[in-house]
Amino acid sequence: MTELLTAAQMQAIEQAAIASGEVTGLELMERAGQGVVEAIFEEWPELAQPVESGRGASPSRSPEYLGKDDAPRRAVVLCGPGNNGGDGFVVARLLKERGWAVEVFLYGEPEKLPPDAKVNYERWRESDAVRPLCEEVIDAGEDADLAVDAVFGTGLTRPFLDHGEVQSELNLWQAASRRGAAPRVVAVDMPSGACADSGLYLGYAGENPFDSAVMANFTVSFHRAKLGQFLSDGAVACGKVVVKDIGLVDRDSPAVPGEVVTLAAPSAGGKAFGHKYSHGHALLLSGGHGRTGAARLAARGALRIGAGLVTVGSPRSAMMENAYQLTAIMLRQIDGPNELDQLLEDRRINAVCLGPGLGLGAETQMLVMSVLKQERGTVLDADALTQFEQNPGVLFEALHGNCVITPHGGEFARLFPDLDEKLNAPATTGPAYSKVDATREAAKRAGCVVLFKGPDTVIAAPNGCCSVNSAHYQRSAPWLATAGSGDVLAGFIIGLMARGLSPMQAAETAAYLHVECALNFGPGLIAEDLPEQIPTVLRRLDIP
Ligand SMILES: NC(=O)C1=CN([C@@H]2O[C@H](COP(=O)(O)OP(=O)(O)OC[C@H]3O[C@@H](n4cnc5c(N)ncnc54)[C@H](OP(=O)(O)O)[C@@H]3O)[C@@H](O)[C@H]2O)[C@@H](O)CC1
Ligand SMILES: Nc1ncnc2c1ncn2[C@@H]1O[C@H](COP(=O)(O)OP(=O)(O)O)[C@@H](O)[C@H]1O
Ligand SMILES: [K+]
Repeated sequence: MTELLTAAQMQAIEQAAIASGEVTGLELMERAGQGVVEAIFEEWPELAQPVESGRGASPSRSPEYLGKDDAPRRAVVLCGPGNNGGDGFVVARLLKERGWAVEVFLYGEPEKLPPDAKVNYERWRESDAVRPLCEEVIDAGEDADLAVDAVFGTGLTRPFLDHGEVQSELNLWQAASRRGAAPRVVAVDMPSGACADSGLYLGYAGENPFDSAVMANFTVSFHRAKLGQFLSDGAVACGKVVVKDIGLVDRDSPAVPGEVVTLAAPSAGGKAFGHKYSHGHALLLSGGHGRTGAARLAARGALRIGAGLVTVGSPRSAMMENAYQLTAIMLRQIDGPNELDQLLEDRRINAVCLGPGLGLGAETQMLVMSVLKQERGTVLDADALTQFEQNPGVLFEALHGNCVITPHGGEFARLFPDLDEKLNAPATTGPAYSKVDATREAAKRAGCVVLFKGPDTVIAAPNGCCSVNSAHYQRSAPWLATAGSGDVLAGFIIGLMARGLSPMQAAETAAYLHVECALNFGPGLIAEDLPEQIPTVLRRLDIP
């Protein structure tokens, strides 16, 4: 797991280090600039070589040495009015020391720079010019190898929209540079304009935020990754995130309201001992005739992930349809809440999932209420959530600590319309309300674990524990957005809860493995393929 920080958390860590006398702000800025330069050459080692006449790197030359026919590498550095800009001046100086030709542009007034950034501005000005940020950047960048975006980092408080043409040019460069046709774009801490807490571009309403926003080929962050690099548009805009150590240490701070982590591979959850009943018995309720696939997908997920026994409970109308297609999974006829209550007298059925394909109507509501009063491990998804659109309070009252609800964006909006409105209102001030904030509030209100789906799946418990399961960067798996994949996820969660994992552990482990299954299969995936990847994924992760 990797801890993700908000801007306030990062500032608290920095302030505590400076206050303790261990380090000065200026030293931290120097290390940050060094970290960026180091990361650039690690990412693109060819940039460490000078350009021979006619351009094109010469692989065997010392980077410090320029022959008479060599042209220097070129960079444009865009600095902003805060310490992010200060980092930019350090980067400009360090590149110049390596023989680069560097042009620096400043957004803001030099007299207003904060003290450490001012020192680095003055150092640069001793020998070189700083031009105000303007469209000249576009000409200057035409011939450059690198563009450094150091306009705003964690301190963005307002929209940054008044240089749309420059921003969209950087965006075009990052796309074209993948074909070697333009300067590569590296962002310092955050692509400018995107909020470091929420990943939202401030001030963009309803349009594509990337039309005129800075997008980077990669982003260099300091000490720890920031939440906004893994949420919403930020996770797309960063390109890739490299975290550089600048000698800070974590410390508890009253300003830090509970950590958020990105999920890593689970290390536990093995099925080492016991007979099938010691691995639990999961029950999944099927919809009626013609609506049974979703429950079977979930059931297959539950069985593959290791529940000892899995039963599909089906209404009479769908018994034949289910019976034709189930083998290792058992089938029981359940018509209505009374029969469900009777079946649940078997205490060995320790986990129940309902919602996928269940349909909407009074009976769904009664089934949900019937299961919830049993206080057994419960996963509610899809129709079991939508059913409560008109009266979410009734659901929240019945939910208990042994439940997980798994809304996608639409279902989240139905249950938590006010939180959805806050999340989707155009963000105009930073730090903006984030998917982490919304999911945490939702979990508190619902009184159970909420798994809010998406490429940035956020999982929160009522006590504030929170994690992000990111399907971005090296875990990007857009083909997971396929019909029925959410049903399989619900099945993974209920299977793990049947095996005794806590709701939070089950939701986190299932979400992680779900993306691993998609990565293992690759493009062309359909939901049926997901449970079949579990054996390979578990073997690879060394989970028995
Ligand atoms: N923390 C650490 O440990 C370390 C941090 N480091 C670096 O510092 C960065 C954070 O620096 P920072 O706090 O100065 O914030 P930054 O992003 O430069 O901007 C703030 C300034 O911009 C202004 N402003 C905001 N929005 C605006 C807008 N739209 N248009 C115009 N102005 C706007 C805002 O004005 P205000 O809101 O106060 O009026 C303020 O003046 C961080 O990302 C990292 O790169 C490293 O050096 C090493 C260790
Ligand atoms: N772009 C994406 N990259 C990775 N995973 C995604 C992406 N979009 C959606 N997902 C995941 O796909 C699943 C879709 O679930 P859901 O919306 O409930 O679909 P369905 O109802 O068809 O099963 C969720 O687990 C979600 O996190
Ligand atoms: K930046």
